[in-house]
Amino acid sequence: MTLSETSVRAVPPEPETADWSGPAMAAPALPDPLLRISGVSLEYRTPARVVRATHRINLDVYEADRFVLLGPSGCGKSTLLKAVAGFIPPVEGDITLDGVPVRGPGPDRIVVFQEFDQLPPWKTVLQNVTFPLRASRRLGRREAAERARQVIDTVGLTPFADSYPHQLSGGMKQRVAIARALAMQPRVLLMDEPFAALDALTRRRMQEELLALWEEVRFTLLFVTHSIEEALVVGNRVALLSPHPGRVRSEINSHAFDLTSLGSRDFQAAALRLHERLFEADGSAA
Ligand SMILES: Nc1ncnc2c1ncn2[C@@H]1O[C@H](COP(=O)(O)OP(=O)(O)OP(=O)(O)O)[C@@H](O)[C@H]1O
Repeated sequence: MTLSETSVRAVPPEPETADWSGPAMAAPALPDPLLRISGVSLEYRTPARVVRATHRINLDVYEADRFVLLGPSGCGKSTLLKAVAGFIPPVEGDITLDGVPVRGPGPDRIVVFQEFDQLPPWKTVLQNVTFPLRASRRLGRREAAERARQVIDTVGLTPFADSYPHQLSGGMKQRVAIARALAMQPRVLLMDEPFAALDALTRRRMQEELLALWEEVRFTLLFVTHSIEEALVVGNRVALLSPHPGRVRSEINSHAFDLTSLGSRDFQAAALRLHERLFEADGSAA
């Protein structure tokens, strides 16, 4: 079996699956995956041609995973995320959430957009978090405000509930954006290269914020990036996709790493191996 033919199903790892998390231990019995992507191929059809974006992707995402899709530009990461969000139906295979096929967008999968500055600037933090709950008619006015306050408290922004977005730092705006999503009680948060446009320092701070928030809330995250370093820092599991059309080339467990690991020998070795895997087989650039 070549690497590109590897079908990946979480732990216990297949032979091609790398694990930089420390000494091997007996694999515990796994619960059912929260999100299952089975043999999923995705295509775009234009009048001139059919573009196959992903080819027979198999991935299992478990509750509270920080699951990263890593791969070169054009390998279909965003397309896969959109399919999980329910915007693009697979041409073959299935996507299930809690065992139920995904047939379209739903409040159980919420996309947190790249531009945290898209928070309506005329709404306070509380109003920003309350708004989607009211707009989707999920809760009455009082219940929505109550839920919003709880979530704002969870993300540590209670002292800023009445502040406006321009009065917050970038990291705090990210917290508001995530709080808006969490208030809807989704099963999975979807993030597509949320930090790609940021300078290196801000990007690091945002990663820090995201990880701190995950420590508090333990939400399930599906996160797209083409940065190896970011994948290792943000993810506890990383699926490496091959170039166009995207196939799962391999999967690694990366929960041993966080921002404090950045300069370490293990981190660098892991990054190097991922880098080699991205470039091996077809020689294309990440
Ligand atoms: N609307 C579209 N119509 C036709 N082809 C598309 C469309 N959107 C994306 N594609 C093609 O599908 C493939 C996968 O694109 P996708 O945006 O999912 O890749 P990606 O891995 O997210 O890339 P990047 O890291 O550059 O964002 C690419 O070949 C792209 O050209």
